[in-house]
Amino acid sequence: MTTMTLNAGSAVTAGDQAKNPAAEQSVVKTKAEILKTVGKPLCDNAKLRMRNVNVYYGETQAIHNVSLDIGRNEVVAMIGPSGCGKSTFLRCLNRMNDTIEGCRVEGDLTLDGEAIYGPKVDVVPLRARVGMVFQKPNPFPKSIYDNVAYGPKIHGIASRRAELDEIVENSLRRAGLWNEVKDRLDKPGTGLSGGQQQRLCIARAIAVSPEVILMDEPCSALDPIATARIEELIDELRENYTIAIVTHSMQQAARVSQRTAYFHLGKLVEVNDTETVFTNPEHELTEAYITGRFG
Ligand SMILES: Nc1ncnc2c1ncn2[C@@H]1O[C@H](COP(=O)(O)OP(=O)(O)OP(=O)(O)O)[C@@H](O)[C@H]1O
Repeated sequence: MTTMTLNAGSAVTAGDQAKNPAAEQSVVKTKAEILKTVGKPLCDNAKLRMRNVNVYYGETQAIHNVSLDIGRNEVVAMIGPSGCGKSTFLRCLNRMNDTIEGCRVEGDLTLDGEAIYGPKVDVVPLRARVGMVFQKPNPFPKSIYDNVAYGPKIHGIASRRAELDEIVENSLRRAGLWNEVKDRLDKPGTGLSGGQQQRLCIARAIAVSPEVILMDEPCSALDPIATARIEELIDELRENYTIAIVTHSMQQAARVSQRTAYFHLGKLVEVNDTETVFTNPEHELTEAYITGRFG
């Protein structure tokens, strides 16, 4: 028995807690209790459902038994100390971990009830449905226009110039970039500022009509003004998409998300309404992190 050993015991879900009320009454906390998930990991209108997810890099386990839903038109922020597994978990959702040698994902992960890791799943259309925006803006070495038109072309969404023009304009408008680039669509995407490049990458993700957008620290390379633009955009995008965002900024999590998930040593420790997490966290580890006592 211990009160603060962090790397032992296994996370359990809210359902497991309900099955074992006796454990709740114990005064002294067991290791398993310290690391169990508290709050609201599940939701009724889940777009993405993850159950008992374990991820390994070779022999090393990076994610331990995480269960979490992400609802339609919801922004879920994932926070936690460096190395706690936020990006690893995020990458499970569109199988980006498949590209990492030695990485193995276990568990039930579904998108609209369909298995993400099913044997017949083609990752190319999956990644169009579940788009991703990375930490560092990574426009293709192509024109602004072609950065956005490329996806719709290769996914067969549009081929005629007029259709592509419409998708490019709409995507750039929704990403809040159209007015800044409409007169230089033929110029290289790499010639834009960092904040503009990140909005271009968001336009590129939107252009293939995704249902979910995963964002891995999308503002970490941006100044406060560009960050504010992206945050406004996330709020607007929520009307049409499901969004999961990894961020090191607790202010950002508080501004953009409806629920916040706190990870610690590869375990999901707490997930709850964002306001609750930041004003009245249930778990002592969450409280220690958000008050700056570690991380
Ligand atoms: N490609 C990889 N090969 C081996 N181990 C990895 C790899 N990527 C991540 N890890 C390990 O998995 C664990 C979780 O890493 P991950 O990058 O998911 O954490 P994170 O919470 O996103 O960190 P950060 O906030 O620093 O980006 C860490 O121990 C990390 O060293």
